[in-house]
Amino acid sequence: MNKIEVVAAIVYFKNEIFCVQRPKDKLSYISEKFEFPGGKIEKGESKIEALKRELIEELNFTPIKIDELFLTVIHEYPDFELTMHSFKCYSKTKDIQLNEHISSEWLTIKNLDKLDWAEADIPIVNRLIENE
Ligand SMILES: Nc1nc2c([nH]c(=O)n2[C@H]2C[C@H](O)[C@@H](COP(=O)(O)OP(=O)(O)OP(=O)(O)O)O2)c(=O)[nH]1
Repeated sequence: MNKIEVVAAIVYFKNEIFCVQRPKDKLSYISEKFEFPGGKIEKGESKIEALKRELIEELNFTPIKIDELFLTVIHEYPDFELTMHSFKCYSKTKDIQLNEHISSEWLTIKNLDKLDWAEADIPIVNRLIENE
C-alpha cells in the first residue's frame, strides 16, 4: 500500500485550537473533513521544516513557538497508509488567512468533538481531550 508521511500543527491561541476544513476531494473520506493544518514532508526536509513550510503555504502563518512532538498517528485509509506527526504550536493572533481550506474554526478542547474530523485525526483529538 502507498505510504505518505505528513506533519500537522495543533495551533493554539490562548485556550482555543485552530481547526481547518479541507476542500471537496474525490476521496470521500477526506473530502470536506476537518483537520490540523500541515502536509507532506518533502525529500530532505525535517519534520519541523516541513511544518513551517506548510503553514506558510496554507495560511501565510509562522508560529511564535513549536513544541516537541505531541503524537504520531498511523492510519490506514482505503487508498494509502498515513503516518502523521502532530505538534502543538502557538499563535499571537486569531487572524489567520486560509489559502487552501474552505473554512476554519477556533474551538476549545471540549468542543473539538463537534466537528467532522478526518479519521486519522481522531486519536489526536482524543488525546487532547484526555490531557485536558
Ligand atoms: N495536513 C493534514 N493532513 C491530514 C490530516 N488528517 C488527514 O487524514 N490528513 C491527510 C489528508 C491528505 O491525504 C494528507 C495530507 O496531504 P495534503 O494533500 O494535505 O498535503 P500537501 O499539502 O503536501 O499536498 P500536495 O502538495 O500533495 O497537494 O493527509 C491532518 O490533520 N492534517
